[in-house]
Amino acid sequence: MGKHDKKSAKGRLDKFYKLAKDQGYRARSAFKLIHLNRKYDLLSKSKCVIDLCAAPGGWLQVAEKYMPKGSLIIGVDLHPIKPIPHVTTFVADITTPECRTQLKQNMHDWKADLVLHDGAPNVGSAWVQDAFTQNELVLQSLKLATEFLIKGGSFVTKVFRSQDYNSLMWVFQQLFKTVEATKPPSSRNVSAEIFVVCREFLAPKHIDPKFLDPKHVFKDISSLPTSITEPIDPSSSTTPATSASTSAAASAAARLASNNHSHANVFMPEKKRRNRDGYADGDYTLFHTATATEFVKIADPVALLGSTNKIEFLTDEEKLWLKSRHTTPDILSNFSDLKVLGKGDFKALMKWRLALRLELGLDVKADPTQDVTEEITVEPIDEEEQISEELKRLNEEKSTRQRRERKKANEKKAREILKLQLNMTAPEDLDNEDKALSGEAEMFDLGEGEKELSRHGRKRSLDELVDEEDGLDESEAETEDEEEDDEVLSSDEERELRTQALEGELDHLYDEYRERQSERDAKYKVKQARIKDKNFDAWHGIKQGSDDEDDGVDKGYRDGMVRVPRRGDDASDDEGEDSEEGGWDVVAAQKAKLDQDADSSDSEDEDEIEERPIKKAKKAVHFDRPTVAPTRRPASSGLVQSLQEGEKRAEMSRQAQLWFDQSVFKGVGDLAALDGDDEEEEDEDEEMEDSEEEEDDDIEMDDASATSSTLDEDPELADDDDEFEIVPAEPDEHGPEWDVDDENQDEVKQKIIKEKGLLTAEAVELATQLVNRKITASQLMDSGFNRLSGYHKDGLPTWFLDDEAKHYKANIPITKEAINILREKQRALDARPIKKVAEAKARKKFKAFQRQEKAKRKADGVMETEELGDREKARQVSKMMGKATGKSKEKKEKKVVVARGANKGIQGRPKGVKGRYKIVDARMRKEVRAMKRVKKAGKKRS
Ligand SMILES: C[S@@+](CC[C@H](N)C(=O)[O-])C[C@H]1O[C@@H](n2cnc3c(N)ncnc32)[C@H](O)[C@@H]1O
Repeated sequence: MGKHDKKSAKGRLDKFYKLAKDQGYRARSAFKLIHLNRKYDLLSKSKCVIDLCAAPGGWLQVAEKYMPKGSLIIGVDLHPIKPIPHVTTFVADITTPECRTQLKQNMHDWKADLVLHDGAPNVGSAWVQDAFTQNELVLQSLKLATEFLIKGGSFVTKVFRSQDYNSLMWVFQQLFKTVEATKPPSSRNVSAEIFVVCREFLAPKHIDPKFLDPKHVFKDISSLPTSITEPIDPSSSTTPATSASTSAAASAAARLASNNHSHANVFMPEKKRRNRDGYADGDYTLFHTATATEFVKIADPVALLGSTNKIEFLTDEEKLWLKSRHTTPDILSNFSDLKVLGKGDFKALMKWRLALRLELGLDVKADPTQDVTEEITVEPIDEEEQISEELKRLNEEKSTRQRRERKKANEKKAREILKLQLNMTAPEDLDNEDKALSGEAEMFDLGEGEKELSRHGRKRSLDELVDEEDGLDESEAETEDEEEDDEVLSSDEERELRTQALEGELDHLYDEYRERQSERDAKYKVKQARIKDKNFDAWHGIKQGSDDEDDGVDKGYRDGMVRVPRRGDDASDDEGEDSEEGGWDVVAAQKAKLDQDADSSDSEDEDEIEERPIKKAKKAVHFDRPTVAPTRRPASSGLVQSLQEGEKRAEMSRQAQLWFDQSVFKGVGDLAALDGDDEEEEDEDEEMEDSEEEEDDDIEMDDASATSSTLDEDPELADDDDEFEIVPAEPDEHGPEWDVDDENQDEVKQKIIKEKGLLTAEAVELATQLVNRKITASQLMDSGFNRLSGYHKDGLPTWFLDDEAKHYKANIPITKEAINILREKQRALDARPIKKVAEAKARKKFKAFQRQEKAKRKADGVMETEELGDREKARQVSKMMGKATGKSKEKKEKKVVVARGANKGIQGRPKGVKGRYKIVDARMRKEVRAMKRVKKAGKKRS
């Protein structure tokens, strides 16, 4: 919203309208009550409130929000009000006895602490037909208030400034100790409405009905003065005072009476106001004419000019005036349409009138001194002036209040800024409502700060700026700002300097913020590590090194499939052509070469990108597990020794040894050769092998080979030693890494793809396009050189780069197919057993294997015993083997026989039951079950 908008009525309307919407109020008028409540603290002390004319319910919402919990809130309107929690509403016309009855019913003999009235008659229908005008409605609401208000209670009503305003105020003053008129900031200035807050209801025992009778309170047309100079006497209701002699003049006077502020309209057009009083009685036309005689002879010519459209020259005398030298063509044309005249024209007409009156002898030319005396004569203050004075007072009050509020807001702002500096609180956290109430548009206006800096030519803290703003009138501030804008813009250098200073400050704050984050957030380090990984993956041109500069991530490129250059790529280029990382020339040369290759054979290119052979990494392979694997198992290993004790030593493959060396197998026992005889075991092995291979592709394990061969027997395994060397992994806090210095980036990436496949939807998408020949490799390369790759990072603040890293990346459109491929992959991954399950299975198998080995050894011993016969030997061997395989553990099933019917009370085996059995009591079974249930439930609860 621009400055102009902010000040104009429309802007204000928009502001409160939007705020009401934001804060869930049903009408912008809600803010009027908020403002009134702020000033007079009406709601927090009230336990019972009646809102007359409450639809759609904005005031009710405010009352509900600010009144103590459990208060009685009643709303009445001609229109139904959508339900509001804790609020009672009903439909009624407040001018009817039914409304009174309903109110009584809802009040349950309570008395209201507060009666609100924001009613406005339905001006959609013809004013003339409307039985009650606004102020009559006010009187009606006052009547209800006097009936339902508690002694000392308050009454708030909306009044339209009009001729009846003073009469109303007078009535209020008779019934309440304090009566104040106020115009809340949310009430538009152009609106004639004003709010009257009457406090401390006197609750007289008897109220003269005349106080509440519109006929007595409001002056009827005949009682109104015909001249603006005539003082208003609200008590007079019968003496019509008119100086006009003719009937035409009388009707004009009546009209004047209803428009007795017209003189202000004529000479002060900027104060033109809407007619809130409707038409004067008996005068329902908009076009009015007056005769020249009326104009010349009337006591209040200004008022006549203001209420008339045309002055006519009808009588002979008037026609004679047409020939007067004073009646120029200009004057004549002015008389023909008074509504289009300006101030000057009216002055000319008044001069014409004076001249004519002098000629006619109606006026005597006064000498200049007399004129002066006349001019300074203090005329009695008329109603309009009283209202203007009242308004002036209100405006002064308002500006004082605004200043106070601004000061408060500034203090708050200072606090918020401090908070921002300390905790990086988001400016959006600031309370919207308060912002609105203080009339503040933006709480954290960096622009203002910048301007301030520019103005004073030095770097100052934001708190200082806030302090300085204190006491500065809003309009003054705005004008100054406007002027300063020009001043600032004229000095670019100065501006630049100050921008830098501000940026420096921001950078510093950001650094502090990150520091705090790192202290607070345990995951921050992990995040940073990830960012570091991303840096590693970033595009650096076609080169063999790494670049820490770029912190973006090119997922495609990370996957080794897509080399889409990323922002900041050329930052490294810019660092110099002689940079060891390549530079533009090198990149361009490489690209040209690639293009050439692509031209010769696109498919070749594709192969090159997709299936670049992975160099066998013979140097250092770091596994993502805490294993510290020795290159060779020491011969003195306790595990091996124990195996050697047996006659048939089961040796494992080297990979198997590594596998069982993991910490998870610690304490399980000795390693022994696996027996491949057991079919069941074999199946399990296969299963495990599959899952293990999937679980960790870095380690290959072949249980079958482990069971059937030894290191000595299997030459292949012996060869293995030469080509596969495991070295202790370097402790690395960031998890899986590869040796940056030694590895070729492309190879590493290819390796990752081989191991893990494509990891991002973008990579899958581009790979699919390549495979389906929708794009060629060179096109892909070309697409990498886009605007995102030409992004200079030099001199940009860290916070900006950090933020850009999140969003400033190539947007590769992704198809459904690509997403589906990834999803499938994820599903397959999810379906795999988790590592712990695989480990547990392996442990179980390992123990079983050990048991079997032991049983075998024992069986051998039994077989060698000469004392035993073959049958006995066979029995013992089978028993041992059964134990080892766990088959003997299988318990024979016990049959449960319920002791009822024929089985009730029997001793011994029930009839027809073979094998193991148990007789149970039906009742006991139920009870035992119940007890178990209770026990289980108790456990769960604890
Ligand atoms: C400006 S709105 C009131 C807005 C309300 N204070 C709010 O915040 O939502 C004026 C209301 O006065 C109601 N009204 C006018 N004459 C009435 C009457 N005689 N009895 C009851 N309600 C009346 C209209 O129906 C209209 O809903």
